[in-house]
Amino acid sequence: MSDFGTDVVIRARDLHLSFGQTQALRGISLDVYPGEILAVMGPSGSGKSTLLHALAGVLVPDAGTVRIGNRMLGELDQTERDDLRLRECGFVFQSGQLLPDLGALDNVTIPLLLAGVKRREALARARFELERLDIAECATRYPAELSGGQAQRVAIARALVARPRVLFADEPTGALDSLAAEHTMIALTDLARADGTAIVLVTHDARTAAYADREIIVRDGKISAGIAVLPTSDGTAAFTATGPRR
Ligand SMILES: Nc1ncnc2c1ncn2[C@@H]1O[C@H](COP(=O)(O)OP(=O)(O)OP(=O)(O)O)[C@@H](O)[C@H]1O
Repeated sequence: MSDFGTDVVIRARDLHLSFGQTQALRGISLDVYPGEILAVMGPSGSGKSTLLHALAGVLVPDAGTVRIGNRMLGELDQTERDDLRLRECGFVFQSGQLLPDLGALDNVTIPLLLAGVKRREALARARFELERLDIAECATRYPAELSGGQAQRVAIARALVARPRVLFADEPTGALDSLAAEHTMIALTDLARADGTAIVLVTHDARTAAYADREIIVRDGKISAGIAVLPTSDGTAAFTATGPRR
């Protein structure tokens, strides 16, 4: 049974994370709501990817909390975190994420096979996903035989095939020309909206961020602009861009 109700998909509070002397996150709080697309923008090195990895439980913060659904990541061991990520999260990166020795269809089956779905059913669902993305003809091609845009669609199919609650996309259009980038964003956002999947979208590109419902700017490991947490109806709104609302 799902842990998710109408509550937030992800709630992060006061995240701090350092790599040695580098303070990559310096007190970030934010909520991600069901079905929304949240763009995370900001200069190079500001902490965007680190934030994404902390929200997904890939990196463990030095301080602060992350909740995905009803599960506090800090209370889970590594195996439990991996399992939660597999069930509830999808990932799309800039490029190079497909397994080169597997055809497109087999790449898309991976999350399902890892989740214990039988191979025959996994193949059927993966085929359906490629059809949804208009690349059924690519099923038997290897990643090296795909264009950049096709490869990114296969990656999106793989990220969405298990119907995650949240999809983390780190510069998903960064390696594409502008037309392929536009087609990729349309495909990604149409399907995520159809499935009710929230997207956390890290990007430098304003045209890519324009597909989002909400935008925050990260600078020096803090949120410097944008609304990180929406006010609640009972007036207990917690955080604006600049910190706790008093
Ligand atoms: N594994 C790591 N080891 C050491 N330092 C790291 C590591 N990952 C990130 N950093 C540092 O943490 C800071 C934030 O990096 P991060 O990759 O989160 O920024 P970013 O905003 O995503 O940058 P970009 O837009 O260039 O991808 C930077 O100073 C970076 O050099």
